[in-house]
Amino acid sequence: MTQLRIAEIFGPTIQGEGALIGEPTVFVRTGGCDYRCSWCDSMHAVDPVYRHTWAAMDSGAVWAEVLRLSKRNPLTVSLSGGNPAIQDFTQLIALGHAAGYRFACETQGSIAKPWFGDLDTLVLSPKPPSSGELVDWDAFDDCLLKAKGACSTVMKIVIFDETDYAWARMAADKYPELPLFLQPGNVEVDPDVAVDPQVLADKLLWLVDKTMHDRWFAPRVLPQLHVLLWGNKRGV
Ligand SMILES: C[S@@+](CC[C@H](N)C(=O)[O-])C[C@H]1O[C@@H](n2cnc3c(N)ncnc32)[C@H](O)[C@@H]1O
Ligand SMILES: Nc1nc2[nH]cc(C(=O)O)c2c(=O)[nH]1
Ligand code: SF4
Ligand SMILES: [Mg+2]
Repeated sequence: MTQLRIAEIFGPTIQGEGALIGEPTVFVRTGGCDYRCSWCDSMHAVDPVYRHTWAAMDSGAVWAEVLRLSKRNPLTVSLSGGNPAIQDFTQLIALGHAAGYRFACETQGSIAKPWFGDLDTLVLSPKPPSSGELVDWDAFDDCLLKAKGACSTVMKIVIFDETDYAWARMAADKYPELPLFLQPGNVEVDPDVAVDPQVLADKLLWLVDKTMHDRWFAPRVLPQLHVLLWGNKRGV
């Protein structure tokens, strides 16, 4: 069985972001990422200082944990991270599909994998300038190719400021065929610090006002629902 490096497996909870918002979901969060976004809300699955908390599990063990958490009731499994595209999910997806589960994957689009075509939903989240990362659009296009015709692919962009907003408009123009979701960036990602709901609401309002003012009707603008409900608490 394929070995996987897992930071956490949790749920069922609701998907808090993007195209599948509100959908009952078990999250499989992998350890390790090729990016270091300045505002990453999941550094415990990115920074190697947390490596000792990541578990080596084979696909069968991950699948057993998904079955336990869901009590064998099929639902959506979201592969997130870190960057899950570093690892091989072919076996886990096959095990889950055979039992009627669906699979989504959240990745920045920097590494393409053949198993993207086995997913039900691929969420590509290219990073805007505020992240400090530079998008490799050739790699991004390769991700699209791997998924093409096989699974539904959407784009989700996090926006912190005016520069990110202008960048998102450029990315949207580049991929007019991709359903687009925008979410405001969360400036407070420390799990020990309470989020201020008013700050989250103000950021969302700013983004809604901007898109409406510009008559930019292509994207859906959504909050991070799980952050509204639980702040930066882990495992929800
Ligand atoms: C933690 S990432 C893991 C998956 C993958 N590495 C990626 O970035 O797409 C999951 C999602 O959370 C988003 N995200 C991370 N930090 C955030 C923050 N501070 N505010 C809003 N969204 C954030 C990412 O952009 C991505 O869409
Ligand atoms: N409820 C909930 N929804 C989410 N959507 C994307 C998440 C992620 O960190 O990948 C996430 C998460 O960690 N929890
Ligand atoms: S790509 Fe995703 S997991 Fe990696 S640092 Fe950026 S937001 Fe965090
Ligand atoms: Mg998150």
